[in-house]
Amino acid sequence: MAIAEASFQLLNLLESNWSFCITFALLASLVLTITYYGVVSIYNIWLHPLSKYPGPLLAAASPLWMISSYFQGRTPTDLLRLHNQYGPVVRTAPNELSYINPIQWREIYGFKPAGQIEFAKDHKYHSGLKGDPTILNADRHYHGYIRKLLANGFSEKSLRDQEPVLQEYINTLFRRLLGECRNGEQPIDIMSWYNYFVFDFISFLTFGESFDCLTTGTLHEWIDIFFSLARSLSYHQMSSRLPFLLRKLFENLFIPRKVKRDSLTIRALNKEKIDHRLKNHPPVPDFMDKLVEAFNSGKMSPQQLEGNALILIAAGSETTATLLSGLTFLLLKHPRVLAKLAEEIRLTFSHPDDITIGGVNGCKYLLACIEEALRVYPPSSQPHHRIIPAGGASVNGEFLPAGTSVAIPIYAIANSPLNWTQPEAFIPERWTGEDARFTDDRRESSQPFSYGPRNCIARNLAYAEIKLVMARLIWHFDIENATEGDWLDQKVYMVWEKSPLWIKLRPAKRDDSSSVSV
Ligand code: HEM
Repeated sequence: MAIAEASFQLLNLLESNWSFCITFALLASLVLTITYYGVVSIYNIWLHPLSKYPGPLLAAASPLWMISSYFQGRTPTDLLRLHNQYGPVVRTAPNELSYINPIQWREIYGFKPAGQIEFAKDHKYHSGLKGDPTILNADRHYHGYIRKLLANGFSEKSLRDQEPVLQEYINTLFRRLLGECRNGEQPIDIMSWYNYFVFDFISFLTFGESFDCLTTGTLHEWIDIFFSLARSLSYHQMSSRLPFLLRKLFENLFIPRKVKRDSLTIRALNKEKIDHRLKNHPPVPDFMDKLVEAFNSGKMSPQQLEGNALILIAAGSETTATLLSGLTFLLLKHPRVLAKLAEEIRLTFSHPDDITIGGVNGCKYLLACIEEALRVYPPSSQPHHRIIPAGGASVNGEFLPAGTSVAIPIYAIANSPLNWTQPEAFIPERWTGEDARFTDDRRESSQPFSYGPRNCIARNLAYAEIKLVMARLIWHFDIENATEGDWLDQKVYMVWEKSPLWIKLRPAKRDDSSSVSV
């Protein structure tokens, strides 16, 4: 009786007071939401199948720890800090585990024996990629198909055929640098020049024409837009961890309206370039040969052709330019290493024409410097998550339920004291076996090109580009730092957000006059 009377009074009150009514509804939804998330958090922290794994309480309760880390652009160093604090396995979100024991490369990313299924990619990493799937975000079946088509353009034989084109672009780069350097009087932003070179070269092997960055000394609009889109891709990595309504709210708040326009512009530019490639057969085997064949025989849609071309340029250019810039800075910060590398390069090659892929493959110290730069500054530094398949699977000797997201953070595993002696020091000798202090280093933990069936298809090409450009830089020039502060102190939004890298280039003095003939 008392309940009926109270309900009646409440109804009367609601009818007569709308603002009270709305406030009441809002408060009720707030209380319900807080209660719901409170209960979910309690479940996640104490009752969830992953509750036994160590990690911050916020990460166990909700995806907010990861979102905040992505948002601040500090994921690589944050994950290293977590592993330093909690050990080799850390819970980074209610349903996510992070590992830094090198054996997990095989377990999480490796090929599987017959009867077991490869762990699929967790779509959160590439959730910003819209449209038809490409090699990066395709399912296992379609990925296998595209990867086979692309393999031809990245084979050893193709690389040999592509070398003259690569050398032509490198010659242009150094001709321009020799012209711009003013004998070391004028600092130049070497990062931009590396970008001009890689984007020109990779676009030639994709579209059959370059972006003309080296000749104009500016970035093409395509590349400018690509850099602005990288940040929005990173915001999608965050929003994909939120429930639907919050996701939409987050995307509206943080992803600028112009991203949509930029995406349309880049697709239009891409289409133009693909049309050019369809009409022109390149002089050497390029990345697109087999994709174009599949397109011409109706096995690939125009969107798939364009999407994969876009990925090739994006994945193939920024990464290489980042490593070249990082290595240059690290050499400038470590004069002992720079001097030793200069000695190797200048004793090995007496003329720039001798600096070929075959020639640089003999430079052991150059390779060690590159490996060390890839370790301390991996261009793709974020964790690439994989999903435990139906039926569950074992990782690190422990059964994990289906749907668990597992990953190795590329930066953290390569910089953890659990795997390396003096991990923060840049010491290429740890790769050559010359220094006994580093014999216990677990070198297999550094996998900057990822691992297994979805690792980088262009690893050999990337090494060839980096070795040739670094050897030429050191052969032609004495280099000097002109950048203030720690250039490597950068944030990551999908890619490292780099500022200009100012350096001075003074043509190296040598007895003969071969230094300028490029
Ligand atoms: C220093 C240079 C490079 C680094 C560190 C690097 C790193 C990586 C990594 C970590 C992945 C795995 C991405 C994922 O799992 O989502 C990847 C994939 C890929 N990379 Fe690279 N990359 C480099 C250069 C290149 C170049 C020069 C190209 C070619 C033009 C290229 C083309 C690709 C492609 C097509 C994939 C997708 C492969 C697949 O899913 O099967 N990369 N790269």
